[in-house]
Amino acid sequence: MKIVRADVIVTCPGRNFVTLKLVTDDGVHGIGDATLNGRELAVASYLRDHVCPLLVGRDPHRIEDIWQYLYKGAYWRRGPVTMSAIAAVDMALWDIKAKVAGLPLYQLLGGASRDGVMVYSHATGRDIPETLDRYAAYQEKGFKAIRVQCGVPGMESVYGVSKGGDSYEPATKGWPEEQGWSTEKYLNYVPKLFEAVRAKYGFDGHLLHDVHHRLTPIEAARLGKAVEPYALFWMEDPVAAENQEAYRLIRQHTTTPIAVGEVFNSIWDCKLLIEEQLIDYIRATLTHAGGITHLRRIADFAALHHVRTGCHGPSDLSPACMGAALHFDLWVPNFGVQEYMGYPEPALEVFPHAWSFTDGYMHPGEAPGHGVDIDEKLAARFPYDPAYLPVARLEDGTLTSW
Ligand SMILES: O=C(O)C(=O)C[C@H](O)[C@H](O)CO
Repeated sequence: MKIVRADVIVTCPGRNFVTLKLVTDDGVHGIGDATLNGRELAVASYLRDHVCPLLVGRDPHRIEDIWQYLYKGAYWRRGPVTMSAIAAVDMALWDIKAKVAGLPLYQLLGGASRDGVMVYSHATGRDIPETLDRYAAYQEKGFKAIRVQCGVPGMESVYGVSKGGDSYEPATKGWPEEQGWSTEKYLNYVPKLFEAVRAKYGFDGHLLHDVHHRLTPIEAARLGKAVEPYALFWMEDPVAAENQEAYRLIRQHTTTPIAVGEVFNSIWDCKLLIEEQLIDYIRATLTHAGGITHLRRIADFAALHHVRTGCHGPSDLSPACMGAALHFDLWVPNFGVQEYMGYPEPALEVFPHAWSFTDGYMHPGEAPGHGVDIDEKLAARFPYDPAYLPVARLEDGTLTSW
């Protein structure tokens, strides 16, 4: 069997997605997600100009060899652009292998370890009462795990909170939007949100929160300690984690579980965090961390250290990533939770999918492969539309992490 075509499809059915489609001489095809929010065309070019020509003629069954060839063969290792491109190839190859076997992908990984994949979604509001209403709405939909974010008095915009009350969409057309940030206002206010959720809805549901890389280690330690009475499932990305050692300080002060890693792209980004058990959940996901082949390696390593998976699953990763991630989640022994933000309707039409949602749990479906395809004709009706993530500045104008 040989790969005869490798095409890159860029489409914007509500948001930009980059998809790699590989076709074999037997007429079997597989797709992989290569979307890197705000830098989509860099990955599209990496694939089109440097990877696709190397794939034609290769045996699609040699997934590991192709992975090593693209990783070691590039000489320039790691980084989100390279690793997203490799991930797309890897996802498409696993899709092909499973289709050829006539099996849903999770069967090739080792079979189901559970009946369904617990997913969490986002309850966000401009203030605490609005967030509480949204929380109730997600509970009614069946969600067992809900992330909460809300506006902070005195701050015009806060990460995770939409301006119009619709679902949150951080990327904006044109130049990146500039937002303000005050750690003091946030830290003084946000514990009240968790207190209100627990007071109104009790402790049955899993409660999550994303700090989105905004604090220093000592500030994160203070937050983790302050919210211990509300038993969070996790406090996500409290500190930007380039410096993994920084998490030692947070860990010394709080038992609030920590999730990190949505911006990670290789096992080397989380090696120390996992080895020293400085985190509880690893957030790396298929598209940005080298696909199934590499994420499986990260998850196995994490399992040795009592760290569970909590894959990033925002709407800026395509349904192809979501479909493949659900297969991964159904199999991975040390599964924690999967993020599922949902998609705009046109995106769900461009990417026909086999997954289902029932009472807080998703299932990838039994279709051979990862169960997600692309309708290329429909995709062509939604051309690329540049959009960028915001940047954040402190009250005195200093640029800080968004
Ligand atoms: O899903 C999350 O936890 C996020 O933090 C979403 C990110 O801001 C988003 O994926 C950036 O593109």
